[in-house]
Amino acid sequence: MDDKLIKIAYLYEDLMNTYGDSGDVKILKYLLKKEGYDTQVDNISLGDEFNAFDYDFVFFGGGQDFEQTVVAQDLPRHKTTLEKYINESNPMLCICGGYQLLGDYYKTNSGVTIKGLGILPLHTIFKSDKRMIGDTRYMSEWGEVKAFENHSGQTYFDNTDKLHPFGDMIEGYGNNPQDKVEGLHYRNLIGSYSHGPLLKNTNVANAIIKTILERHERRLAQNQ
Ligand SMILES: NC(=O)CC[C@H](N)C(=O)O
Repeated sequence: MDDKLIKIAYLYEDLMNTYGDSGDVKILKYLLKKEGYDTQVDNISLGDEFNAFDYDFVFFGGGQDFEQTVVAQDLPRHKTTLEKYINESNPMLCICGGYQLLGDYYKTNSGVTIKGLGILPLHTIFKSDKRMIGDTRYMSEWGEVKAFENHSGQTYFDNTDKLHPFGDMIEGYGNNPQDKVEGLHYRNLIGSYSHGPLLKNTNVANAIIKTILERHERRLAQNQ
């Protein structure tokens, strides 16, 4: 195994990439290069085999309702590997539509319920009161984050002992109009509604890089 090669799995890169979310992966590549690491990004698309434990980082970007419907049909094949990977505190970032699909379900504005993986006890529903569009600003454990959001799904945690938000809103909506919080931080998984891309916030990018390099060290040790 190449000890200077970081392997990133991009789940459904061809379908889940709204508002330039692939910029998150490009920023990680750039920052990792500065640390002396090359990066291999594998697009895991419809029908592809996938073992999360072959990777140092998993990325799942945002998608519109139609793409989410298509992806949701293929995704259950990967539930076991992703659930284990996440619960063993390996690093993953999910944006918007990807974040929604890790929960139990997303009920869209057309009344269709898209079944999620059910790894995280949360659900997302369309409510006719508003589409959440605009700039966001919130305080995360790594400092202030600036981004933008554009979603109609409102996300609610079903187990607030287990799930904690990624940030406290200063501006914008985040998970939903009531809770005044943004995203989710569970072990080393970040779920977020932030586009922009999120990792232009280098405080967040650097914190994620740290978890990626720790994961890489563990993977190297296991493969020796
Ligand atoms: N940008 C996105 O990923 C949108 C997610 C979802 N389709 C929603 O509108 O809530």
